[in-house]
Amino acid sequence: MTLYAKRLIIGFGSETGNARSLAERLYHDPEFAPFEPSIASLSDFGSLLLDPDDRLVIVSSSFGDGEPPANAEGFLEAIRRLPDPQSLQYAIFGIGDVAYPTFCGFTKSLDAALKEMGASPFINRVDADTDYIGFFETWRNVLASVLHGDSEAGKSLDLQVRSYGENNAFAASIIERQKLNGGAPYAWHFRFDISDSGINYRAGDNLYLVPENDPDLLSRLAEWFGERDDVRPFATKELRIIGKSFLRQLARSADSEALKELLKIGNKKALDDYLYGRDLLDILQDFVAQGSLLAAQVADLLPTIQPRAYSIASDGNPAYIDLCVREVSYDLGGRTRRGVATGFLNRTVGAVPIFVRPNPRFHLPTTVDHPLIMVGTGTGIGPFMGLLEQAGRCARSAHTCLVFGDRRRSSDFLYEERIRRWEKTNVLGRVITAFSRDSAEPYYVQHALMENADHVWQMLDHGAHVYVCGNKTNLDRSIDSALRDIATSVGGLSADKADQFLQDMIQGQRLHKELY
Ligand SMILES: Cc1cc2nc3c(=O)[nH]c(=O)nc-3n(C[C@H](O)[C@H](O)[C@H](O)COP(=O)(O)O)c2cc1C
Repeated sequence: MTLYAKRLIIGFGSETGNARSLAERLYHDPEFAPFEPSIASLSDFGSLLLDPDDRLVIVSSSFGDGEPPANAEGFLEAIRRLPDPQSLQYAIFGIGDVAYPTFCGFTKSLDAALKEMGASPFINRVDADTDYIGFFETWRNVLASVLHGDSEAGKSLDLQVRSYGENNAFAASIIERQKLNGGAPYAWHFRFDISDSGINYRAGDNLYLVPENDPDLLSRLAEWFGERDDVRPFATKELRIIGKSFLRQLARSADSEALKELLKIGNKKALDDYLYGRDLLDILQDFVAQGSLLAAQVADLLPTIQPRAYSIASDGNPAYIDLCVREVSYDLGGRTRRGVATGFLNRTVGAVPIFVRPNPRFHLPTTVDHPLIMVGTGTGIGPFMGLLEQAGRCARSAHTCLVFGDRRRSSDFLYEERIRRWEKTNVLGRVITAFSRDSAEPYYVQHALMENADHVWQMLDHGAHVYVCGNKTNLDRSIDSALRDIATSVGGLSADKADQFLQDMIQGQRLHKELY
């Protein structure tokens, strides 16, 4: 066997230890033992002596504005001092966080600087996100192949999470749009095409959608300002989520005593009630004299339209992302209003600007032997479609239970077919439903949990993780108190012990809530 490298030199740049522990995994990996690995932080490379047959592997995070971690400072200068940088062969595994504008900024600029000096990468650079283990394992295998003689193995590797964000969203086409229930307000299943985007996500993560404003609202605003055809000033502005600081400035500019009064601290509830369901046009009509302000003046006070967050309903598929979305539509003040994002989703035929953010609080536990209890109401079932897909792939040994609530079984059992299939294949051990309008008395998920208290307690007692997704007002307290009641009534705990049991679940990160 021809060994491609003489020695493996591992350098790490790490602030909080993630990159360091990956570097140490390589260092201790028996497969690399023949290459006499050495390991050091990148700032200890002051007097680097490399043989042309050595291979330099860099594992590093990035900080701040594309800055190196503290223990990687000075590394580039050390490379510049090398007598023959052209003979340097290197591989970079970068870790970062797409939430930062300079995602993997340090490792990207390091790669560019090394290339500029004439050094060559023997494996394409990796830009990994916070969820880097999958990339690391693939990359480690490629590294092993290259070091054992397959010099081409690293040249086709493409492990680069692209960092999309609010100002740089990915234009995703809608490839599926399917009504999931039989009556308004409708719930929809959307599938977005993300192939070739490089977006890397997993079940439990969130998708952000950057919507466009409703053209009808824009033209009404233009009309109100007497600028019949000019919808531009408000096109990219936030017209629905109206903040106090905007209202204060508007009250001042328009000299509106009524708005100033409503903004007083003592009127907080009245203000919240007023704003509920209203938009910029309502506020102008109610508090501003027509002709007293220019459209551009008001638009300047408004922030840019806010991205809307959704729980992803699929499991890391590189080709698509699914969402389960409830349409928002209501009449108020003689106008039919649609949700900013749901209205946009339902009328758009083109691409939808999206980006993804990791949501580790709602990921499945890393071990497969915890029972899982998933409680979802309405479109709160969405993330469980992704998590159950993942659970189905993991050969889990523990029991999984889904508790789903909505209005009527006949029209509102979202994703019933898939859920039944998972039940048949034992991905789901038990499905419990609560259809609130099918019985004389309202019956909700917390009642269903109580009715199945023995089963639920058995799972809790075996270390179950509980996931809750749906409406905050309906679910937050009621699920906590159902769990507490089960702990007392079936688990035999005193009230204090039951409180402690719940606190332990929260502190042990076994109670995961995604409420909106
Ligand atoms: C204060 C702070 C600033 C960060 N800045 C960036 C950044 O600019 N770009 C990036 O990609 N990641 C950034 N990150 C994410 C880190 O690179 C990421 O958490 C990485 O896993 C840390 O690895 P380490 O433990 O090896 O340092 C930042 C994290 C923190 C806490």
